[in-house]
Amino acid sequence: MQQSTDPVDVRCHQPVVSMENVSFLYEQRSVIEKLNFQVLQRDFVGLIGSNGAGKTTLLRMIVGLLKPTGGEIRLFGTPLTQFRDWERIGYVPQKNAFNPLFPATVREVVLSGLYGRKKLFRRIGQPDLKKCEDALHAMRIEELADRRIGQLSGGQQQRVFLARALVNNPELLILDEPTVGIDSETQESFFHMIRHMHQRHNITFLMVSHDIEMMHAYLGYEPAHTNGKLKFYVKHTHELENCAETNLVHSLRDLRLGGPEPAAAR
Ligand SMILES: Nc1ncnc2c1ncn2[C@@H]1O[C@H](COP(=O)(O)OP(=O)(O)OP(=O)(O)O)[C@@H](O)[C@H]1O
Repeated sequence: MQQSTDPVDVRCHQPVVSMENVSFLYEQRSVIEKLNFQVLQRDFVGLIGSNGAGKTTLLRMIVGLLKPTGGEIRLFGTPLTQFRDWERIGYVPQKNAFNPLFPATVREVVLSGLYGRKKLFRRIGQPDLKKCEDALHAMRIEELADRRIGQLSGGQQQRVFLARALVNNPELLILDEPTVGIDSETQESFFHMIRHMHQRHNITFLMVSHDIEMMHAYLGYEPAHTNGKLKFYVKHTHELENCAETNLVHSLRDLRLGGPEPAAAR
């Protein structure tokens, strides 16, 4: 959390998200007031707070969907207003739900995660398809690839959104209650997977969760920072990557979620 003074550590202490005096008002009603907080490279930040505390509002500001009414947010050192490298960030919003008539297939939704905001009409090449297959494989939803997203269960749709967020092999994953609607066995595998990604693959996490037990088990019982009703729990890892390769194929190939039966069939 704190900027290290130890030169050995500086390499993995670069700020990924910096919030300086960030405030947000919905129609004169203050939701977040003067928040100062930094997410550093290799942090796993768990954000806990009661309903209405402003968690989703904060994440939406960080990914540029809402503009702070005060203060400044920087992503990888760049002011949000100038930030363009959105492929460095994977975001899974809360309560995704597709209209059953939405025509896109699972593969198309996952592939759309590759295009970013600036490459909407990019041609899809073989490497893109391979990345997509790896992300589908990691989330155990290959067999759903050609199904229409709107026709899947809530838990299956959630897996699709996670695959979409992973497809770019992002440096920062922002997850807003990612396991809501997912069965408990799959939730456990999911947490196992993200812990592995945090410890071995140099991915920084910012995650909202109401799963207090899981958050405490991994991040401890003492919040590193509080602001209003928002509590930030932080775990920083110094574990060296045990692999030279950090590309998506490598990162995801071995991360296939466990479980005795294909969860996608549930
Ligand atoms: N579009 C909006 N217009 C006005 N008020 C809003 C709007 N969206 C959210 N709010 C209010 O802002 C506050 C923070 O909402 P937010 O969704 O960020 O909370 P949260 O911490 O994510 O809650 P939850 O745990 O229920 O998801 C709430 O009081 C909510 O009612």
